[in-house]
Amino acid sequence: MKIAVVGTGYVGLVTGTCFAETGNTVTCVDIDQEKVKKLQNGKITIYEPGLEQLFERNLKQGRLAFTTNLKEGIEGAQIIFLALPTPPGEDGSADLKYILKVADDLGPLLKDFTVIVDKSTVPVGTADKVRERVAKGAKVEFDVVSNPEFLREGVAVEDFMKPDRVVIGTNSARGRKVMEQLYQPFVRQGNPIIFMDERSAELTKYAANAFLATKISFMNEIANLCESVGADVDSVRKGVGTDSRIGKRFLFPGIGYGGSCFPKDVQALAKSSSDVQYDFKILKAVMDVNADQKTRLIPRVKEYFNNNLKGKTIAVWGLSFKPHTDDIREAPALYNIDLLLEAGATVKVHDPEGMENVKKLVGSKIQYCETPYEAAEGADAVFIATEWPEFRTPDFEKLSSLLKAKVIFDGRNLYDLSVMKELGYAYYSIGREVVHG
Ligand SMILES: NC(=O)c1ccc[n+]([C@@H]2O[C@H](COP(=O)([O-])OP(=O)(O)OC[C@H]3O[C@@H](n4cnc5c(N)ncnc54)[C@H](O)[C@@H]3O)[C@@H](O)[C@H]2O)c1
Ligand SMILES: O=c1ccn([C@@H]2O[C@H](COP(=O)(O)OP(=O)(O)O[C@H]3O[C@H](CO)[C@@H](O)[C@H](O)[C@H]3O)[C@@H](O)[C@H]2O)c(=O)[nH]1
Repeated sequence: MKIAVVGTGYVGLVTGTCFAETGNTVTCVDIDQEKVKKLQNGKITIYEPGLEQLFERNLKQGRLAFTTNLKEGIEGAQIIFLALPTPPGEDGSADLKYILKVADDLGPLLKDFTVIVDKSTVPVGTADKVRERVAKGAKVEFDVVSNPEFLREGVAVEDFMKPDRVVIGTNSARGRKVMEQLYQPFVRQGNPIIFMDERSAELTKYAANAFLATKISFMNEIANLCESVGADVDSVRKGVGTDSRIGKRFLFPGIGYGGSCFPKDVQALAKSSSDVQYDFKILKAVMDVNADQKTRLIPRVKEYFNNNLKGKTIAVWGLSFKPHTDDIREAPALYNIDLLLEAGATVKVHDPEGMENVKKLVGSKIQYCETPYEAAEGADAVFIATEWPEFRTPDFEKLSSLLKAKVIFDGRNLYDLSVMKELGYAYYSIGREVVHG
């Protein structure tokens, strides 16, 4: 099939590349000229394990192309995916201006029956709005289908190629048939395409993200309670996670959830609910808990240094909002760095992939280091914000020799308490006993 993907950010690039990989001809459109030029020249614009190889192969074989020209990009396409941003507006609702602008532009450009697919995360009713906008300029028939995306950054290719499920919201038999054909190669036996109406599909995406965020905030509260009552959150997590009704995943406490999705989507669902006079109480608590949790370790840091961080150097390990991505959107690390700087500390950082993006945002207020050890050299403490695998088993002997004192604040519970005790570290983590060193 011939496919166009409008918006070549995270989701657009993964969607376009994976559809090309299954034999379709894909043109990705973006208004960012620099991004498109890079992609045309074979340079991938995001760090995502496994994507580069697929991108290069499909580009070389002519199944994948990039353009800034919408008219050219959608020429002959049977399906047009909208993978455009839906950032939070001032009131917390999802801002639809990017989607609706493209919907306006698309109408007059359609030449034949086309299926327009909302891939972005959009509030209930957006498919109707897109349909209205496209219809204003269209002279041919078209369908608007909701097809929310559930991929996780860091494992996006795997998630896209082998999805747990594909959700497709449409009331049109014609739209359904086209989508069914397109997704056939991705749906493993038992992992179905779930068809439903558009509104239910739109809400399914928010419900999934909000539920996962709730799971995390719930576990973070359990962790905080563990600290007060002398329980160990790792044991509690294992104890509850083995109940198959609860499940083991997304129960890891830490310094909160971040990223480009959970924070904005939970907020947008709360706003959509209040717009229809529904008071979604749980969501408010989920957001409150996360706001506090992100900087949960800062009072411990201050307390440890007798409320005086002036002259102290903190090595922050991890900047991206989670491992295996260079994405720093809503990364808990950034909130903590701000507070450390505000308190007068010098901050040295290392992240395997996220440093370039942080440099653009934060500049020279912090020192960027090539390795975690370089960050630790001469530092008064290590602060772990992201659980990159390389931080899990450091050379503790080397680390101890580089640090001024053996102190770790761990926002991701990477180390065994017994190991920390044996090594003589002062070790503060989440929901576990404090090791005094
Ligand atoms: N990032 C994720 O992991 C993820 C996963 C599932 C769903 N989503 C949802 O998918 C949507 C896109 O997210 P993303 O992370 O890919 O966003 P992104 O910001 O990485 O990319 C969006 C792209 O759209 C481009 N764009 C803006 N206006 C345009 C226009 N008029 N024409 C063409 N291109 C235009 C931007 O230049 C940018 O490259 C959002 O609704 C998001 O909530 C994201
Ligand atoms: O047990 C856990 C699991 C995750 N997190 C944090 O939660 C955030 C989000 O993690 P994850 O869900 O793995 O990353 P995303 O790439 O943001 O993916 C989420 O958001 C996407 C965009 O909507 C959806 O498509 C995915 O299904 C959904 O998992 C990160 O800050 C993690 O550190 C925890 O704190 N504890």
